[in-house]
Amino acid sequence: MNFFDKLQASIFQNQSLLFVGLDPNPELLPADYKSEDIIADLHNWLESIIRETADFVCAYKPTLGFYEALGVPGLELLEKTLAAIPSHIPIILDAKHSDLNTSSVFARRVFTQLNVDAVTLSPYTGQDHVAPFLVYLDQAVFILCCTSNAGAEALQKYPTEELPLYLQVVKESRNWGTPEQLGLEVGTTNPEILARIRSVAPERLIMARSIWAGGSNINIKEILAAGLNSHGDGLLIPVPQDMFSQPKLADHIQSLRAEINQAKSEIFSETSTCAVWLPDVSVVNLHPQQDLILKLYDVGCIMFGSFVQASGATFPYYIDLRKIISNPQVFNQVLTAYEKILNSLEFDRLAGIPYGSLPTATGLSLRLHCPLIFPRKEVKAHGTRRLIEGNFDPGETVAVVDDILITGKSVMEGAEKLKSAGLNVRDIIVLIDHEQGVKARLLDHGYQAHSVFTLAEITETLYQCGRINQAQFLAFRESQG
Ligand SMILES: O=c1ccn([C@@H]2O[C@H](COP(=O)(O)O)[C@@H](O)[C@H]2O)c(=O)[nH]1
Repeated sequence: MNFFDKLQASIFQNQSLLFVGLDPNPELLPADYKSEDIIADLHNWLESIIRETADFVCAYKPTLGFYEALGVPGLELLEKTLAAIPSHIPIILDAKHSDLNTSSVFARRVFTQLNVDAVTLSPYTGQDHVAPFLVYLDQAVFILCCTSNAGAEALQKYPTEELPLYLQVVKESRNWGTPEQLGLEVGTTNPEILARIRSVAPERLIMARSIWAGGSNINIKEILAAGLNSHGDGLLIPVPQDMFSQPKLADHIQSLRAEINQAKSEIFSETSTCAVWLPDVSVVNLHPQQDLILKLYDVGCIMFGSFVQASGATFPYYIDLRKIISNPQVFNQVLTAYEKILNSLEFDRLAGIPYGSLPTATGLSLRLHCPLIFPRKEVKAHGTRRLIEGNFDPGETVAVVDDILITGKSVMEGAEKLKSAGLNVRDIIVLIDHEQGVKARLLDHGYQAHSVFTLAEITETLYQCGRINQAQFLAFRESQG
């Protein structure tokens, strides 16, 4: 089971968003655990924390630095502590690792030897640093966005109030990994910061930190209202550190859990009855390809504005899928989406429509081990003067891969060239269908078109997730007539 599913199962089983920091900090060791052997004392203390909390929390978060500070016995203590955590509860190792040249070996150490489910990382070295962790598909990373210490403000709030560095980290890291594999670590006592991050990353898991640093001023309901996603989850809440030194830990955690769950249900009953304007799109029915849609938008493949199309018509959007080749992670996801459709079809060869779809068709040909051909856009006046590039035998069936269907003209021209060479063409597979009857027109010509998603689904998802505003959403709707 991957990290995300394991966490969801754990949240559901214990009805809790709480996570526990498992830190062998000698300074916080309660007096009744102290003896001559500090490692044994810390071990007993941490084990009792796990015992007391395992039914009321959704995750554990040991901090690597506290274990390392105890030397070799500390690292042994880490392994023992990890072993004491029930296997169904996910473990997030707080390592804030950020070294580029050791990221691969560190990822291997934490994910294959320590077997933790997730690790915290610092963002400053960018995607190159995060990528070696994300090759472990069942494990996840949390990217540090901001911390609550005053000394960090000069950096994290730089350069402008509109786009401080911490929000830029959120925006940038959306392109590094899927919401299932990449969450955000947000240390703050300020609900406004949490709300700004949530609005930029509605789909991400947020691990809140330091929320209790404000002492009695903390309003947990405000924190929850700012950080929860539209489903009422997506937010992990830390158990306050001082609770671990108190007797009757289980009782304290249970009442904190009850307080959070109560606040959660109040927030949701209030928002569902108050008279606020809500977009007439469902926030519950998320599109199954939501993550891919958001990524395509974030890497600049989907643009809103006024664009003249090849037909001369002006549309309130432009789709440029040629950009995906520069982002291997998104490109991979695009290929997977096409692959799912192709797996249900029968064909002997793939054909790409030049030029935009050729990289995609090539990727699919390699993935499916299926030979590729393509009809030329223009026939050369020299050399072989071939109309179709690549080898084929007349009578074979070809599945045609294209990027987007607007009028269907370009894909139909390509298909006709293939047919004129004696090939059979029935299925056309595209990423995006502009709708407006194009599939029916293609069917009239004998082609069955299949698409991963429609433009209407894309715009609805982008609107629900806060990527486009109401004016952009409505402009698209009006253009659809
Ligand atoms: O937003 C857009 C619109 C069109 N394209 C390119 O056009 C063809 C599809 O247009 P048809 O009218 O169906 O022939 C598509 O293959 C793209 O190359 C685009 O990229 N973005």
